[in-house]
Amino acid sequence: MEAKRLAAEKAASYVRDGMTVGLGTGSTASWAIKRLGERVREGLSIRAVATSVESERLAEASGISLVPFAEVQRIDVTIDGADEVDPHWNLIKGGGGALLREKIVAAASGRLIVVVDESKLVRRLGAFPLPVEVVSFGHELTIQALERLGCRPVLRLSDNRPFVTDGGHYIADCRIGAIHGHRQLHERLNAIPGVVENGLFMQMASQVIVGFRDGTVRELQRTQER
Ligand SMILES: O=C[C@H](O)[C@H](O)[C@H](O)COP(=O)(O)O
Repeated sequence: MEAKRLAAEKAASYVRDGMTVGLGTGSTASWAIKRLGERVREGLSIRAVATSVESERLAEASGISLVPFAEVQRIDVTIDGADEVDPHWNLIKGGGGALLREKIVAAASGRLIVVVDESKLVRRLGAFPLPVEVVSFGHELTIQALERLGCRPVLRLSDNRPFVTDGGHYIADCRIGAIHGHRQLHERLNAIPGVVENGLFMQMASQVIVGFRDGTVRELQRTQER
């Protein structure tokens, strides 16, 4: 928890007056929201958009002004967590079910700062099941199509019912194992009717900040993709 907090607070220190900020979702991103709330109380002037209802509530409780997406031309910086980060800064996201809004916000952001603890660093993505957001209508068929791709999907449950995202969709967690060919996988997944989006974030991160158990924080250097 301390490592997550340190990484998130470092990211929050990059936010400047006048910025429009994207607020991520999850236990790590929530530390950034809390720190930004403190900075707002100290006089920082920002406006923000949130990637989930949960983060919206935390932002409101922290005193951060939220603006409707319709009023946002550009998001200067977004701070968000990840479930896995590889050496090329490809990410798996969506462990908390917020991948769709997170991807929309990340794609509209000038900078995406990813904040994680060291447990999220992997040589190759895929040990963490890849979340795939699917529409509830016909989800059984969509899940069969995911199975045919070799994805080994499992419908995410919450209290024995399908977990429902903020967008009203379901999540299939795909136990793929080591992922090779991210781009092709991404395209194949999103080409299935009923798939809304998947949790692979490629070439979206601008910066990765990692908190370590020993209390240090490091900004990663990206390994060039070949
Ligand atoms: O849907 C959730 C998000 O992608 C989170 O940012 C991700 O799951 C990491 O969450 P945490 O910081 O709680 O490990």
